[in-house]
Parts: sequence; structure tokens; C-alpha cells
Amino acid sequence: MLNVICAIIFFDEKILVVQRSDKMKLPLKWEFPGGKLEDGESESDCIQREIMEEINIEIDVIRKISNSIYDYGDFKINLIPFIARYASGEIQLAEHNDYKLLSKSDLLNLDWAEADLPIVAELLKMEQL
Ligand SMILES: Nc1nc2c([nH]c(=O)n2[C@H]2C[C@H](O)[C@@H](COP(=O)(O)OP(=O)(O)OP(=O)(O)O)O2)c(=O)[nH]1
Repeated sequence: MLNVICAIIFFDEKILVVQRSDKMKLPLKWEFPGGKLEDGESESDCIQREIMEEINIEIDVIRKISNSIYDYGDFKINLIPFIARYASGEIQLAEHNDYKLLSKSDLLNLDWAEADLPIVAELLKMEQL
């Protein structure tokens, strides 16, 4: 099983979501930015590294929320989400096709990677960070 860390990054009230490119697995699906946990790396180091590599910004990690285990058939992932706050830098996408800053209520309108759906549902139920 693949351990993937992702970040739900708040810019004030808005949340950053990114769209996978047509050349990646799960083409054009929307997801929270992040990536695979490397051997010996802490989850918190992983998410800060991935966000810098993919999005070019610094974040403050706040806390972990419930993980989502999903079997795509050809691979199975354990998706581990962290709530975070934007800290600094300008968004520049290295790999993704597009991004949006959305209010919570607009999240459900996206074509999400399947593993993210329970995480989006939990986020919608949360009253505060
Ligand atoms: N970063 C991230 N990945 C997700 C989410 N939901 C979801 O199913 N995934 C999947 C997509 C990928 O198969 C895997 C994350 O891998 P990755 O982003 O580090 O790597 P990748 O797909 O670019 O790598 P590759 O296997 O195509 O070489 O987890 C999510 O919200 N964020």
C-alpha cells in the first residue's frame, strides 16, 4: 500500500485544490497537493517538502485528520491529510494542470480522485480548523 500525505491548505477561508495533469495517473482528477512518504521521512517533513516542490509555497502544518484507504484496482493508497495554513511564497505549479482556491461549500462540485471523497466529507462537517 502506498502512503500518500496531502495538505488541505487554508488561505484565510479558502482551500487550495489542484488538478492532476493529463499525463499523470488519475488524469484531470482534483486532489489536495502532496505525495508519497519517503523512507525515513516524517509526515510533517514530507508534506512541507511536497508542497514546496509542487506548489512553491511554505505552509504551517496544523493537525492531521482521518486517513482514507482506497483501492484503485491497480494500486491501493493510504491517503493521510493534514490541515495547514498558507505561510509564504507565490503559487507556481510544477506538475499540475490547474488550481483553484475554493470555499468549503464549492468543494463538492469538483471531479475528485476517489480516495479524497471521505476527506472532503469530513472537511465539510468540521466547524473550525
Ligand atoms: N497528492 C495526492 N495524491 C493523491 C490524492 N488522492 C489520490 O488518490 N492520490 C493518488 C494519486 C497518486 O497515484 C498518488 C500520489 O502519488 P504522487 O502524486 O506522489 O505521485 P504521482 O502520481 O505523480 O506518481 P506516479 O505514480 O504517477 O509516478 O496518490 C491526493 O489528494 N493528493
